This record gives sequence, structure tokens and C-alpha cells, in this order.
Amino acid sequence: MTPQLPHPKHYPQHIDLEPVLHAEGTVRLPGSKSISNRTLLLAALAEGSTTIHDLLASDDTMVMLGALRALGIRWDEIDERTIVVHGGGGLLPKREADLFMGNAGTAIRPLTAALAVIGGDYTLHGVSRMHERPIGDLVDALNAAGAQIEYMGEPGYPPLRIRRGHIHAERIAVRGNVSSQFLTALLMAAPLMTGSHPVSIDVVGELISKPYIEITLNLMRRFGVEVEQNGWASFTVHPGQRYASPGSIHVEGDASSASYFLAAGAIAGGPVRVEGVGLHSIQGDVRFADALERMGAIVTRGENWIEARSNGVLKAIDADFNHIPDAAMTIAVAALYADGPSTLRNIASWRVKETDRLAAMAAELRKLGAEVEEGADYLRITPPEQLKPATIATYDDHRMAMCFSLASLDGQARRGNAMRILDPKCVAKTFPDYFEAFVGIARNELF
Ligand SMILES: O=C(O)C1=C[C@@H](OP(=O)(O)O)[C@@H](O)[C@H](O)C1
Ligand SMILES: C=C(OP(=O)(O)O)C(=O)O
Repeated sequence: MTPQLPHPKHYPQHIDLEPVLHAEGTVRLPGSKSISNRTLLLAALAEGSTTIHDLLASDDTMVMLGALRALGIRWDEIDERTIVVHGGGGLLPKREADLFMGNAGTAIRPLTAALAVIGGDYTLHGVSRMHERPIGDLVDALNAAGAQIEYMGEPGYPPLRIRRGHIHAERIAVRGNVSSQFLTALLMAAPLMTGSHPVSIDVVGELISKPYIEITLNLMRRFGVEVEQNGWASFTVHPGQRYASPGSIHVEGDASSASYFLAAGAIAGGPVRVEGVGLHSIQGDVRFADALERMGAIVTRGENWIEARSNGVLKAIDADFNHIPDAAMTIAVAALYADGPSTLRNIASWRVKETDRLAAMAAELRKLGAEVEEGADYLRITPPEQLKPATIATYDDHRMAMCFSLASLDGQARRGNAMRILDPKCVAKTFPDYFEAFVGIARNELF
């Protein structure tokens, strides 16, 4: 878990996938990115040491660990998937640091808020795309509360300089319609702000990606902080609460990563089982399986697994995917195999993620022969009679690489394709071994 970028794996310039007749097998999922990065930060801020089991080892978690190391937090590595983080009890040993944030939204947003509250002299910067991803709503909210955060480049975007400020606010307002990570960041930092008074965070406008807030509240609770919730409009942290280690914590498998394998089972026979998420998952993206069911797949769920297989037809879907923006990309590719046009609605946040995912998705689906209407916040996808062989650009977006591998599958009367996926190393953001796992469920004879 020693932070090391770029990821040590050697990736080729492209990966060629043969057409796949049938998908079947079991995949043990890597740890959830959202849970891993929240847990690392909370463990660093908590009183006591926290053993984290099944932590994700990927670029995004290496970014968080690298930042924590630069801030003076220590940890012990027990084995490849287990570390013990020694918390600073709300303090960070180093009050000056230059922090590389890669393209990890789950690192830069929560760290910006925590560091602004703790106070010090910090710079936060990332890869070029990170410098195009908005952070202005969070900076505005923190500065209005007394923080001193300056833009080092374009206003509204990283890189940022955080100077010694003094946050004293009982009410903080933040816009919720660009990224839920701004609210997550303020919630996680709020217990560091309470003196003798409560801190309330009010959401201005519509809040997107709500299930991620549930992950935040769940983990804060496990680290000893209860948040009073007034619907999705307002959240209050009462004084006298400090983060305390729960002793040990287990990271669930990543439900967004599960979506590729479940879709493979639904498209190309199955059964494909993912292990590491199940009936009691705290991740909203497990609801991807509900969407697959609506498309006609047969889905079964256990305590710690989900399985999908094909029912012979995949029905088109028209639905709002605001609650599962990451897994919804997998629906867009599954829609290539559906019996008619599918519409994915309310996905405007796709435009400000690893790339402009609405534009990228439309361009690459068209290469496969689909007819695609790209709206400001929706995609309508009409599948072709037969998929065309294609070379897929991935835009340095792990999810583009992962979900387009599915177009190599045979299923629902459509023949899979010879696919070339360019620049596959981008999967290292959340799933360094993705292609090994994908090839592991690909069968080229029927039984
Ligand atoms: O809080 C989180 O862990 C995340 C929230 C979502 O972002 P938005 O809230 O920006 O949609 C999601 O897309 C991202 O991959 C992870
Ligand atoms: C949007 C994503 O990442 P981030 O956490 O950097 O926002 C993603 O993983 O799809």
C-alpha cells in the first residue's frame, strides 16, 4: 500500500478482445473506492488505530494514502488487503504540505474541507483533468464560513492553496446539483468545526447522487459521529462528537465494479456471480442490479453476493439514473443488446467526471453502429442490428474502458465484436486487474 504512481502494473497501449460466446463464472470484487477513501480519511482523523480489511488498492486510494503520508499520518501494512491506520485524533502532524490528488474526487473534495478546517498551508493539485473538474461550490461554502482557500489557476477549479483560516460557522450552505461530494466533504469535516455549538449544512437546490451521502453518514456513524438529517435539505452535527476508531472496519466490494460482470451475465448467458456485495450493501450502486432486472435479466442476491443471468431477451429501459451515475454507464453499453431504444435520464453530472462522459459515450457507441441522441442531461440509444468491430477510445476514463469491454460479448441475437480498447491502463483508477477478471468470465465454447 506504499503510495506509488503511476500504478506499478505494465499495461500495453491497447487490449484486443476476441468475440466472446458466453460469460460465466465468479469474480471476487476489489474494495469499494467510495468506502475505502472515506474510511482512510476518517481513520486518519479519528482517535485510536483502525484496522481496515479489504481496502481497495488502486490509483485513487494511493492518492489518498500519499496525501495522508504527506500530512504525517502513519499506518502499518498487514498484508495486501489490510492496513492499520494510526489516527491523529482530529490533528494532523504536518501543517504544511503539497498534495497530489491525481484525478480522485473522493480524495480532493473531502481533504479540501478537512484541511481548511484544521488550518495550515497546503496546496492541492492533480492531473490535467482534475484541473477541469469543478470545486467552486465547496470552496465558496468553506470561504463563506471563514476559510482561506485561493485558486492557483482558473477560479472554480483546482489547483488550490489553503491558508490558515479560522472557520466559525453555525450554518453552511452548499449547492448540491454539481456533485454530492461537496456535501460529503462538509459533512465529514463538520465534527472538526463544532465548538460548543452545532453546525448545520443546508443544501441549496437539488441534491444529486444521493446514495453517496448515505455512504458518508453510515461511515461517520461507525466512527462515532451521528448526523441529524432533515430530509435531503439540511444536516446538523451536534457538539461534543469526535471521530473515534471503531477498532476494525471491513470494506465491501465495489458495487460500481460489480456492474460490468452482472451486465456480462445478463447479456451473454451467465450465471456470473460477484462476491463482496450483497443484500446488506451500503452502496447505492447495488441498485444497478434492479435496473438489469427491469431489463429482463434474472438476478439473485445473497448475503455477500449477487448473480445475474440472461433470460434470452434484454428489454429496452427508459429511466432516471441520477442515483447511480457510475453504474449507469454500464446500462448504456448493455442497451446495445436491448430490443429497442433505451433512454438514460438525469445524468448531467457525467459531463464533469473523468471526461465528458455524455459526449464520450455517444461517440464510442456510434462507432459500434448504435444511433445515439445526446441531450444536455440524457442519452437515447438505439441499438444496431449487429454490432460493428471498433477501436474504442477511453478518454483516460476507467469506466469507458471497463464498460466497453462488454461489447465483445455475444448475446440477445447480437454477435460480439472484435474490440480494441485503447489505453487500458486507465482502469487502475479503481480496478487495476479488471481485464484479467473480465477474461476470467469469458468463455469461447458454450459449455
Ligand atoms: O462520493 C462518492 O464516493 C462518489 C460520488 C459520485 O460523484 P458525484 O456526487 O459527483 O456524482 C460518484 O460519481 C463518484 O464516483 C463517487
Ligand atoms: C466519477 C468517478 O470518480 P471520482 O471519485 O473521481 O469522482 C468515478 O469513479 O466514476
